[in-house]
Amino acid sequence: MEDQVTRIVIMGGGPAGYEAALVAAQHGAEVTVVERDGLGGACVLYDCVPSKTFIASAGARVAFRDADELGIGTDDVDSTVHLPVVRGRVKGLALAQSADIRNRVQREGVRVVTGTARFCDDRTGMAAHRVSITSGDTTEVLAADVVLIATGATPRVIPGAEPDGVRVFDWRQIYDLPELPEHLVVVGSGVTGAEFASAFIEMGVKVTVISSRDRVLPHEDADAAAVLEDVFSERGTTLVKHARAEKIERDGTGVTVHLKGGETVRASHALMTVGSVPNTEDIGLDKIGIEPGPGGFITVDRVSRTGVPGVYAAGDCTGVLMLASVAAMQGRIAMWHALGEGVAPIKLKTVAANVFTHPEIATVGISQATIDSGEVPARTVTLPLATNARAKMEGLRRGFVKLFCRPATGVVIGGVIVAPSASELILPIALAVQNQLTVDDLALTFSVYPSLSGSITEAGRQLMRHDDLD
Ligand SMILES: Cc1cc2nc3c(=O)[nH]c(=O)nc-3n(C[C@H](O)[C@H](O)[C@H](O)COP(=O)(O)OP(=O)(O)OC[C@H]3O[C@@H](n4cnc5c(N)ncnc54)[C@H](O)[C@@H]3O)c2cc1C
Ligand SMILES: NC(=O)c1ccc[n+]([C@@H]2O[C@H](COP(=O)([O-])OP(=O)(O)OC[C@H]3O[C@@H](n4cnc5c(N)ncnc54)[C@H](O)[C@@H]3O)[C@@H](O)[C@H]2O)c1
Repeated sequence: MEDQVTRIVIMGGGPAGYEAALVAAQHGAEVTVVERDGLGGACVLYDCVPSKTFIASAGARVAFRDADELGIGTDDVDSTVHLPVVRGRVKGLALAQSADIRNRVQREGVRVVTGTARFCDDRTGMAAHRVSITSGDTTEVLAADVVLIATGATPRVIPGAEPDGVRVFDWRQIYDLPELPEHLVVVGSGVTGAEFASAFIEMGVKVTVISSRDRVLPHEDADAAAVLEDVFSERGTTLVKHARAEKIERDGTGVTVHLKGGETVRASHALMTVGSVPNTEDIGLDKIGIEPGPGGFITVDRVSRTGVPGVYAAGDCTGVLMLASVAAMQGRIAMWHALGEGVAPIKLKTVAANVFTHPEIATVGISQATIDSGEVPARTVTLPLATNARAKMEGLRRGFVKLFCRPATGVVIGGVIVAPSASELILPIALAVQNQLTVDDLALTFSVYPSLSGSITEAGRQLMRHDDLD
């Protein structure tokens, strides 16, 4: 019998969609990616890539500010931020990366179609599915043996506080500011809010952060969040805690944020970072019999299957862990599974993540909160960077390395790093967690002297010392 080529349609060309497309094409499937905007998705065009490019400019200003302490005179001149140049870099890099991704997937033989994809099955329960692609006045319908939903998410809008791109912005519009705001109020203190607050603070802007909880970064390591709060307060940032924005009024000179309870915060501009909603409303889920779960997210299992045969979902539309790396892995796993390749279910406990604030906060594995709650027994050590020779040379006073291991075996189960380059430093701990290496393995590995990574091997040695006491 002749082998049938599997027809795969991927709705959305972000990290979940395009990484899946690469895997599927490499395994001989006939792949179409439908993307209404640009390849790379919101990740490349509006979210991850632009924000990190913007943060790189803020980082350059930090280096300039800190140079004096190391004996390099900047003549007390306040470095000026040329926002239109920053904006040009942000937009240019995003478009270039999107073009690179398009070329790459097309080179692998993937068909890329510009348009909006929707299911249009005649009835539920069909073995193959139908996807309509609308672009302007034209509509094309594709038959598919497998469909991957990878439609991502969109900034959440609070009614009464809608972004207008003039005084009130979401994070996708903020780069269009013609000049730095006089006073920016950041509404929401999750990862997006903390990253933008940090970047604007480091660019010299007065910032007020509205946090619905008792601290910034409520889902991150509490000690790491405390370091960031210290930096924020040292730079004159006000953190309004336990506060929810209900409405924003704007006038010729600024904005007034009305908080639940009646208080107000006045600023020149507002940035809304209150989370995202999945793009699952208008994609014809009813045609295939999928009912979205709470918040509109599509429920999937650990190999990215939805409840409907032949339909997979990956990335932000599933709400599993809203990270580009996780989206990409969910997408690849979906294709391996659909094409009958051997595949291991996704392991979220080994995901390394980073908050790109100044300093950065990187985490992997089991969290301190899980250990403190008694859910996972562990031995832990925290080494302040202030004890690291290289950190002293570089003038770094804040930050730490934390390492967690199993009590009896010393197997590394997690860690947190707070340092300017934490995103780069976390890899040895991630490698240890993924491969069940022990604190001895870390301790016996040579690190360069002097280096910040020396604190990781030192943390291993400190945990090794007590190994036989358990
Ligand atoms: C400000 C910010 C910074 C971030 N920084 C990081 C970071 O540093 N590291 C990290 O790992 N993660 C980061 N993230 C998270 C990361 O951006 C997301 O997890 C990632 O974009 C998810 O990828 P995705 O493929 O699911 O969706 P997306 O990247 O959102 O792509 C989905 C695509 O599908 C398209 N689409 C939607 N509906 C349709 C349709 N019906 N037909 C056709 N196309 C459609 C959309 O236009 C979009 O282009 C950040 C998020 C934000 C908001
Ligand atoms: N560096 C990175 O990897 C990176 C960067 C940005 C975002 N992300 C990911 O994207 C996802 C979303 O993060 P996020 O920060 O955009 O959203 P979030 O949902 O995590 O945080 C939004 C915050 O806003 C608060 N909020 C909601 N309504 C409010 C109101 N009316 N007033 C005041 N506060 C309000 C919420 O309580 C919440 O704490 C996360 O999973 C995150 O990991 C990752």
